Amino acid sequence: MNVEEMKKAVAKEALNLIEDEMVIGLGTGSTTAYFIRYLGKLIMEGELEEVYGVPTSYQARLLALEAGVPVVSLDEVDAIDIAVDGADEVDPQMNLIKGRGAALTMEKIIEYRAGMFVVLVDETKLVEWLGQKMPVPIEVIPVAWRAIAEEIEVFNATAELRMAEKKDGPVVTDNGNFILDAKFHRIEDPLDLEIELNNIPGVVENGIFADIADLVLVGTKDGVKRMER
Ligand SMILES: O=C[C@H](O)[C@H](O)[C@H](O)COP(=O)(O)O
Repeated sequence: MNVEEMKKAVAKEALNLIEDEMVIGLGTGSTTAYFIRYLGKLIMEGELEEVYGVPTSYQARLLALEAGVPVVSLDEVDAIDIAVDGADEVDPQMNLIKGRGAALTMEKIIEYRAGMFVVLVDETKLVEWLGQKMPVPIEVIPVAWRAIAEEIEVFNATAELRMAEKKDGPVVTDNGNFILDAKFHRIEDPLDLEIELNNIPGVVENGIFADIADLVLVGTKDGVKRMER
């Protein structure tokens, strides 16, 4: 089973958690894209009714509209039953790094609010400790990026402004902000660092998602494995 097949397998497994009349937080990225497409197919075939998606990004919104998933915004719903999203790293305690796709702020808002947060990853995302492979994306107020990057050096980390590939200049998030990618040597206490980073003036949100995932579905060569809190 290759990585794409692992992503499809966990996306299909997540569908077993979806019921009629659910409000679903729709994550961002390539793994959740499979979930959104499969969800839309079930809705279009009448297998699921009265299901609504709350997108975490423009990417999720466009995918949902294309797939036939009815879309509502966060301020239109009283509650979110379940949120389904990918991750860039998962440690043994189910702490996450997210934000490679610059969607971390709305993702955390929606996933924090959801009754259940389900993470979909392939086995390459598993790490022994957070920060082992990926930097921590940090969404910042644009004009403050340099001041914050200097602040982050205090944490014995280096922060780089994320530059766009198909646009001149920096990546601009769905919320109109910049992203710093902060490389830490080893994150010993994810929850503590998540709180400390958000205390830096000008930081909007950071990509450490500590103690928030309820279930992680891991696509492996031997099938889908589950990590549960
Ligand atoms: O900002 C992007 C999100 O945090 C994604 O959920 C994360 O980067 C995982 O994306 P993918 O499933 O494409 O690896």
